[in-house]
Amino acid sequence: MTGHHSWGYGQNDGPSEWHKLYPVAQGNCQSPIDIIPAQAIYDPCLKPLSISYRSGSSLDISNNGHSVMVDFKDMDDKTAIYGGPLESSYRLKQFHFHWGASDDSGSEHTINGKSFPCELHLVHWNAKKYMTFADAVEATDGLAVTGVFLEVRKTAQAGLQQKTEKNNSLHFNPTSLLPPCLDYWTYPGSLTTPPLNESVTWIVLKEAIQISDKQMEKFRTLLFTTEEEERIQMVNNFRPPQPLKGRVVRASFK
Ligand SMILES: NS(=O)(=O)c1cccc(F)c1F
Ligand SMILES: [Zn+2]
Repeated sequence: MTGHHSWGYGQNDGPSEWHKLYPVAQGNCQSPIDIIPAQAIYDPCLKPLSISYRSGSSLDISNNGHSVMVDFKDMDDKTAIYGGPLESSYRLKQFHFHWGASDDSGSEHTINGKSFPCELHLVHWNAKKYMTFADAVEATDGLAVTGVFLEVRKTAQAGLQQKTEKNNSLHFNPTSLLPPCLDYWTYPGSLTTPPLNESVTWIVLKEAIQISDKQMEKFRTLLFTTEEEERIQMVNNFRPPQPLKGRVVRASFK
């Protein structure tokens, strides 16, 4: 596990403490937020999302100490997103998840105050305008993150589910992680983990995808800690909703 930082999700290093090291935590464009659909503004000028995750060569899945992440070789625009609120195409860099200790919390964005058990973030960067991901992270139009809510498929007999499930391992390919309907909400925001840069155009999909309870349990077997340290389950690695501070959330759908 690489890049162990001085922040986390615990009592002493969690979201309420982050502002001490990262003052932008108290900025005007922080994420996540609570999305209130009735207050979102339908914008007919928003284009449909175009997502092409052609056989983008994914690198390995890794535990970075804060989440489970799949990195992509981002040398070309094979795996990219464009359209929607975006002025250019954005290249997929990585995707990762946030989840809870139980199904009643775990997502970062909420809808009318409702949390989902898990939230997938597909992180893209504006490679048309910036040379590197690091440069893009510093720019207000540098990143575009697609948020997808994950619901746990309630099955009568979970075991039965197990047999039909191709795999309950943590290997996903990004296309299978998208719902059929790409209706979304969009708003200007930030990384939801330090350094919390306000460089993200958020695109949160309205429709959730379903994963099995076995797959959800697999997330909860991961650890925040390294082999040498005392084991701490990787759960509740989510930042709570932040103040909207006058921002407008637009909807791509009526
Ligand atoms: N949770 S998050 O999608 O906002 C995120 C986290 C770390 C690095 C990022 F570039 C990023 F976008
Ligand atoms: Zn995230």
